[in-house]
Amino acid sequence: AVLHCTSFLQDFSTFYLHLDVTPCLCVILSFRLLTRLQTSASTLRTLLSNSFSQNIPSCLWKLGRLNHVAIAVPDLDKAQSLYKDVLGAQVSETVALPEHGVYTVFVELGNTKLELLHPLGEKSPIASFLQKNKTGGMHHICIEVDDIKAAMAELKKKKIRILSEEPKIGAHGKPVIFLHPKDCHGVLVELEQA
Ligand SMILES: C[C@@H](C(=O)O)C(=O)SCCNC(=O)CCNC(=O)[C@H](O)C(C)(C)COP(=O)(O)OP(=O)(O)OC[C@H]1O[C@@H](n2cnc3c(N)ncnc32)[C@H](O)[C@@H]1OP(=O)(O)O
Repeated sequence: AVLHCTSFLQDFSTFYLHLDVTPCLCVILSFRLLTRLQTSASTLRTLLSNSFSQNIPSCLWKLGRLNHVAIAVPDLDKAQSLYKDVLGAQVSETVALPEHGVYTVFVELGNTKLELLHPLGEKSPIASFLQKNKTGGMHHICIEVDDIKAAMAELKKKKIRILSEEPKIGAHGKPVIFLHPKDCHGVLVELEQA
């Protein structure tokens, strides 16, 4: 393309010389033409790269909004009362989820929620957490994804440990998985199918 442009410019200059235009004017006109050619080449490059990036998805799944932050608490009634009576938030009833080994209470915050967690049963993951954190503490964050199966496939490839073979049905009746805190900078991460 460069060779074509160069020879075209040479022909173009010769043409102007034949017309008896001064060499100086000829150089100016050639320079203008070259600038135009460069501009259209860069515009073309931008257009091509835009259309490619629209057609090829960088990722087959997308991370969405923060669904909730979960807090493990040793006394669910006291924690419920703090958010409802002291802080004035809208607070749900207590719901037992035996398949997860937890009692849950949701605190509505408008842009997201808090999930208060208390152990249910002897094998509850919250029981071992509370043994190490006697007064309670932040247990996990939950982020929505648009395709949990695609997320699992990609995260497995990237060696992020997923804490169950298959998604479980979470507190909102939707499939969820948990990612190992040691692979997520010390934070247990739950992904929920939006
Ligand atoms: C209803 C549902 C929903 O919202 O939809 C729920 O919430 S269910 C919520 C409850 N379900 C879950 O949590 C399911 C996923 N969780 C799990 O599989 C487990 O709890 C693990 C996260 C793998 C931890 O297992 P386990 O307590 O047996 O192991 P461990 O005590 O030896 O912990 C291994 C290391 O991870 C750290 N570790 C443990 N739990 C952690 C947590 N929540 N956040 C950050 N780090 C944590 C420990 O300090 C330890 O680090 P060091 O070695 O440095 O001391």
